[in-house]
Amino acid sequence: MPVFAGSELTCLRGDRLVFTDLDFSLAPGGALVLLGPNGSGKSSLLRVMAGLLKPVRGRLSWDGATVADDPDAHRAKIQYVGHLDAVKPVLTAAENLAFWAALGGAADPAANAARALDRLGVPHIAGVPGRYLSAGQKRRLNLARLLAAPAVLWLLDEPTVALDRAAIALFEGLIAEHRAQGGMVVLSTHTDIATPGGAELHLDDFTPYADDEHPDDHHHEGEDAP
Ligand SMILES: Nc1ncnc2c1ncn2[C@@H]1O[C@H](COP(=O)(O)OP(=O)(O)OP(=O)(O)O)[C@@H](O)[C@H]1O
Repeated sequence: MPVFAGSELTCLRGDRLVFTDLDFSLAPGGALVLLGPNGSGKSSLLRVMAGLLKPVRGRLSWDGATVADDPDAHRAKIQYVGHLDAVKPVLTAAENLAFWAALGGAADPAANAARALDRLGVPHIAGVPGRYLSAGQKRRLNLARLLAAPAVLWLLDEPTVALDRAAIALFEGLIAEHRAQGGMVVLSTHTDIATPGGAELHLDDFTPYADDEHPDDHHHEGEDAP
């Protein structure tokens, strides 16, 4: 089973340097929790890992092989669940899920969809159109994608937002199961999500300067005071 790693990653959004010289490494069964205040770059790093955002510097690799050399192979290994939900409002929950399962190459997308809704504790929403689902039901549906269209690396942006306690506990169980089978998880969060033995990455350790502090604002030694 391969190791997923990033080295010297530097990310620019607009004209703002979000993080710089960031390294990480994730072995089979591993979990990495991204922490940091609003705007510190957690979502940006997840998008970089998913190949949705190109870092201005640095590289991602699987067992040393550069991701950028074979983006299709990378896409086949990941399942990215962003914090904006991707539920299509006119399709039912089951149809939404079957659509993702089919994209993931499932032999029987409808069966995968039904099984995943069961595991997420929401079989009763199968026939409900996306537009009628509650926030928590939508989130469960997005997370059900991880089961309906399996991938070795889960990239999850604030996965527990809108989930009730029972769903959070259930979701922690799914992560543990995935890791026990050699799967890997990277997730961002502002709350506690149990990932025993997982590593933490604090994004503000890689932020060049805080929001209210720009290097140009500093007076350096030897400069004349105004
Ligand atoms: N499309 C964009 N264009 C320009 N700047 C952006 C864009 N998206 C994000 N940013 C900026 O990049 C920085 C990092 O944002 P990001 O969403 O990665 O942070 P975050 O740690 O996930 O924040 P939160 O905890 O609020 O979700 C912020 O300063 C944000 O304003």
